[in-house]
Amino acid sequence: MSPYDSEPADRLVTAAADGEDQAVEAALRPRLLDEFIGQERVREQLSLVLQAARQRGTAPDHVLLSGPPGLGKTTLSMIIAAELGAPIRITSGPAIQHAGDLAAILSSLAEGEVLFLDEIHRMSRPAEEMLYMAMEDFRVDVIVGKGPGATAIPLELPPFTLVGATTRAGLLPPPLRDRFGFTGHMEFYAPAELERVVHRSAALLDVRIDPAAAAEIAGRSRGTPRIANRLLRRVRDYAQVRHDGAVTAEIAARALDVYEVDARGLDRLDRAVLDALLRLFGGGPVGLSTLAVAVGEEAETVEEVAEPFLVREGLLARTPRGRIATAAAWRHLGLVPPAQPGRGGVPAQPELFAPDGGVAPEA
Ligand SMILES: Nc1ncnc2c1ncn2[C@@H]1O[C@H](COP(=O)(O)OP(=O)(O)OP(=O)(O)O)[C@@H](O)[C@H]1O
Repeated sequence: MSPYDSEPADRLVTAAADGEDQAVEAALRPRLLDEFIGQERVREQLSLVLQAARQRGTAPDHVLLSGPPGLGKTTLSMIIAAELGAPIRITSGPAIQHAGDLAAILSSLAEGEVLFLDEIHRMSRPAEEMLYMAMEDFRVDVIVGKGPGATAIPLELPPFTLVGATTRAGLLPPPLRDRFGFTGHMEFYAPAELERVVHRSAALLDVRIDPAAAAEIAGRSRGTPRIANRLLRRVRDYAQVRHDGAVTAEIAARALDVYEVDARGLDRLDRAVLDALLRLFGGGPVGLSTLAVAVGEEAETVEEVAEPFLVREGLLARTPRGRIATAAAWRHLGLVPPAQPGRGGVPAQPELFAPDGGVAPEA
């Protein structure tokens, strides 16, 4: 599911998993820490936590994985269980609306089992409070009855390891965050790492691909393995239908042009936003709502779906006076930036940026 309600359902470059992703991802997931590409720091830290727990013969501390969607949090949780030789139970915050739902899951865990709780920041408050005690004391109080006659029946739990995943670590209440013994921060992948992901997936999917083609796909994958795997599947279709199935750089580039994912990973919506900003508003500053009307989208869609990646890529900046394009944006669309900065040209003054990096109020 997309983290943004405003995201178009068929977006090829979304980091959220669609139905097809879910069906094939199981086959493409690395099973052991050594097969997991990139995230060197998290991998090393996690390997120490797991090795120490194995040596002591106890369940490791609870683990929190934070980072944007599609970077491998679910995969890592499965790897943790595999490395421990433990079973894994998978659920998510939104699926646990009542404390009773959580009590049912916790009380049925086997000793040493790994419980993966995706989107942990979206759990209900009562369930969250029950989780505090379960994480710390391996115990829950099940409330029976209502009102003054309600009684708390303590229930002992077997030791287990909670692996929580969140795209919004900042939204976790501190008491919950503090109960994790280890937090791994997942970063976007470097192009060379994504190339390795593409090669690995191509081998598993039986696709012949040359190194330049893997680089072509990696460069358009927005730092995200899930997107790399999805683009690879679309390129595979193209190579099979229009050619003999083998993927060269030229075939990969042509296939992704057909799907409107450009050399930098921008899709139709991203480019429409940039195009309007540059051609209609001379590079800005322009208000979000005006920009959204110009591209025929909701302001929310522009703000939540297109802008984060454009900002990350250094193509667009959000300023108190409105959105402005950077010199890189002009170059990316093959245009020449106007000579006079500030007049539809290149933003220069750093103080124009919102201090928290968030959305600055519009002019
Ligand atoms: N380091 C990696 N090496 C190889 N493949 C990876 C790696 N990380 C992720 N993948 C692949 O990317 C896909 C998405 O990974 P995963 O489902 O673990 O992401 P996620 O962070 O849990 O996403 P979400 O938050 O949306 O659930 C999987 O198919 C997985 O095989």
